[in-house]
Amino acid sequence: MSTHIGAKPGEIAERVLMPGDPLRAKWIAETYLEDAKCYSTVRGMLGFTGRWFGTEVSIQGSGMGMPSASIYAHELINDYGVKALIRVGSCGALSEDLQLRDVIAASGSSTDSNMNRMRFDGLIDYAPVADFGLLRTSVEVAERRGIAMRVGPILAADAFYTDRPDLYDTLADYGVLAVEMESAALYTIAARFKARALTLLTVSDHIKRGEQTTAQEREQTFSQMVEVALDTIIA
Ligand SMILES: O=P(O)(O)O[C@H]1O[C@H](CO)[C@@H](O)[C@H]1O
Ligand SMILES: O=c1cc[nH]c(=O)[nH]1
Repeated sequence: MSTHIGAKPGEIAERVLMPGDPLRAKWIAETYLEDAKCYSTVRGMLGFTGRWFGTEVSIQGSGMGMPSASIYAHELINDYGVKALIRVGSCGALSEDLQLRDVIAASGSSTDSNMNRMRFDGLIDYAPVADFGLLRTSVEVAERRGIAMRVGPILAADAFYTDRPDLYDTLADYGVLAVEMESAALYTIAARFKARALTLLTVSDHIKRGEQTTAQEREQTFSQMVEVALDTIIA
């Protein structure tokens, strides 16, 4: 057991998908994995291990926001030897030309979080980026599956409800595709501890147009993203 994950040594695969929502983790495990077994229910943050085309893969919920996701990424890598992590999340689109359910691969992640300012004493604006190998593989997988995945930068925000929507407009002007709440921390922690990480997202809502998917859809229907992630993590 680590502090926040109840798995025994060897129960978590070296390849992990990380949705924020633990019930999306359950849905992914039950829908896609062969012989899926739940290894942790600590704090309701469910984790499962099974096989995808014969290769062991784990699915671990990470919660909402960078403090929570950082805990799971840190413990998966340092306590369980995880080598590759793909976040499979929902996001709000900032770019006008994105539609609900579009899939995004986040090449880089800007953030308003203070976590990296603390890490670098406020002296460096560290640029959290995806592992290039995972990113390239995900693009190839999406092409093979006929999924029109967008690749580009996103924002990892501390707050879901912002008082500064004007900043979202500015970020969109600079090519930032969407906002979510974990990717910058995931990329930073993976870099620090020599693991590989990628964030794949499905557009669950459009910030400018006010369009939304339901909670049930966010939990159980983002299958294109999950299939790209599973094929990528075993490649
Ligand atoms: O759907 P998940 O993976 O939780 O991701 C997004 O959804 C949550 C907010 O609704 C945040 O965690 C955000 O990053
Ligand atoms: O973090 C998130 C996730 C989905 N939609 C948003 O607006 N923000």
